[in-house]
Amino acid sequence: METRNIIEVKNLVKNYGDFQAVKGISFDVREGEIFGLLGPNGAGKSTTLEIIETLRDKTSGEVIVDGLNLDTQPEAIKKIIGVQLQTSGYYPNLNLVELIELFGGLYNQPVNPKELLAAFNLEDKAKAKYKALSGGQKQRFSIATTLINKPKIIFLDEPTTGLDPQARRNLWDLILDVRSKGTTVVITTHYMDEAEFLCDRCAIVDSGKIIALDSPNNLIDQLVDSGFQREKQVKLANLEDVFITLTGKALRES
Ligand SMILES: Nc1ncnc2c1ncn2[C@@H]1O[C@H](COP(=O)(O)OP(=O)(O)OP(=O)(O)O)[C@@H](O)[C@H]1O
Repeated sequence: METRNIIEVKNLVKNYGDFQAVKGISFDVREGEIFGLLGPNGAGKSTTLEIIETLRDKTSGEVIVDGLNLDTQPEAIKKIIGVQLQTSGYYPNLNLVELIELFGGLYNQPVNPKELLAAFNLEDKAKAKYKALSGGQKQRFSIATTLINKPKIIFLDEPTTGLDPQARRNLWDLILDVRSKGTTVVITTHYMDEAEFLCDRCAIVDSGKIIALDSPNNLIDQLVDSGFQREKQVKLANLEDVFITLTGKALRES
């Protein structure tokens, strides 16, 4: 059975003054998939995400989220999506449990802070303040907060940037877990190994345009079919394999 599209973007354009950051892109995200937006710095990934998240105005084009039109029903869209907050959104005097209770209140949603923290390996940090967390713990907390309003879709903008290999892999497992419970995930990343591991499909964006869109596997096969060959035979392991084998997969931060 064909899955339905939960996000439909058609001919999306965003101009910042004279500069066109998003140049008429179109793509669909299927319900229940992990969809990646990949591209170099300045490609227009965050701009595109922020428009879909209702946080930024578009110049033109159409965006439909779960059947809701961004132009006429932005408030309804806000209720069914989960967005990572900027760090400044975490009141410094509140601990993690209090922050989750606060957000639950703002969303008018019953929430069990202990359960949510446990799902993200943060149960030991229930009484800690956000600023006292390690980088990996901060990222896990910010992803946990996207789930408070029980959204159908979560948006993750570069969730593993700056994390050590153990923390990255741990976060990958948590993102797969979120998806396995039925939530659609839209993610941006600069790490191609991450996209290959996590994404069902990804769009490669360059200078405001989508230049390829398919599953990682199909994109790789298409490149190989075009005659591409790696210059050197790669080794059977890489430095990350060495690092993980020597230091183990367990998280170090707690
Ligand atoms: N508020 C703004 N005013 C003017 N130009 C902007 C604004 N926000 C973004 N831009 C420009 O639009 C382009 C796209 O930026 P955007 O942040 O969407 O790219 P990105 O793909 O998310 O990049 P990165 O990988 O660096 O996060 C860039 O050239 C950027 O300088």
